[in-house]
Amino acid sequence: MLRSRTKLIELGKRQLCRSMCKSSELTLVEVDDKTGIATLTMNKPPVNSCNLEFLRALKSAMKEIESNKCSGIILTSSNDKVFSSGLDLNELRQPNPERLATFWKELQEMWVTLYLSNVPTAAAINGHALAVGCVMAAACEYRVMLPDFTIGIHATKFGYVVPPFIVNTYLSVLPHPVVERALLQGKIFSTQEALQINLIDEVVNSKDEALCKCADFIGSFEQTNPVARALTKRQLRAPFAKQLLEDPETELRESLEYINTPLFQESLDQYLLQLKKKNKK
Ligand SMILES: CCCCCC/C=C\CC(=O)SCCNC(=O)CCNC(=O)[C@H](O)C(C)(C)COP(=O)(O)OP(=O)(O)OC[C@H]1O[C@@H](n2cnc3c(N)ncnc32)[C@H](O)[C@@H]1OP(=O)(O)O
Repeated sequence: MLRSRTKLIELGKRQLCRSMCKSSELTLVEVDDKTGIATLTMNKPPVNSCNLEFLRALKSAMKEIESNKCSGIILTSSNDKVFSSGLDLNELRQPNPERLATFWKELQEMWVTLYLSNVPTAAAINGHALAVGCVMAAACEYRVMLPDFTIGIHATKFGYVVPPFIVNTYLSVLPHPVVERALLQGKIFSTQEALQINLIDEVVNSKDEALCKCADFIGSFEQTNPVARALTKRQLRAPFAKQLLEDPETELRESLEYINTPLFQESLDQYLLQLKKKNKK
């Protein structure tokens, strides 16, 4: 009787996995039948830059994973050179006001969903993780990275003022003086440098190894009560998310005002030109 019930549960889980895999072209979710760990693969070619649709897909995949009572989330990329190149800069350039507001709200909501996720979160960083790409990795509880890539928030280098929730993501991983220097310099770290400052937890040589390390990390909570774990995590992280949870409108208004300034738009134009030029060389 017990065995057949277990079989039914297993079957149910498999069906759940299949239905979740269909959730979006931009994200792929695979659930391990044995561990219940969901691997959420970012799949927006060419470089997982976050536009409105991608942010929406990420948020809804994370919510779906949580509501299906998976045991944890591993965030990774289908591109073997780029984890994520951060925000899609085209969303910020001469923006349509309504789309920009929706885009920024989605960014806020995706961040809150990941940062305060009820389940353990781990990033298998199998490529460059820049700006919001780094923020997504840092919002996870554990990070493992492959060698010879880069990670960091270089916003100040190209004229962006870093919003408080992004500062707070760094502050929940790194000590204040390290955050201050990194953000003010717009520092991009190599894998090895990131390990030295504890921005990442481990370096591994392959994506498979990264996924295994993340699964081990999530497995380390097997003996804890999931509700107690989730509430304790929320308690620890709430001070960093407080501003965005209590008053997202102010952050939204300030960001939109700043994005629309000629100063910001001019530096964005220059930066995008540089990006394109690099590819023509
Ligand atoms: C209040 C507002 C301020 C908010 C401040 C918050 C802080 C950060 C927000 C962000 O996340 S801004 C995003 C910053 N990201 C970057 O600067 C990354 C730039 N990209 C790169 O350095 C490289 O593309 C890469 C990620 C290292 C990958 O290099 P690779 O050689 O593999 O690929 P490329 O040929 O360079 O790129 C392919 C293609 O994609 C375009 N592209 C790359 N990144 C972006 C992006 N973030 N947004 C839009 N488009 C991007 C790149 O130009 C290429 O296009 P084509 O030339 O092929 O048309």
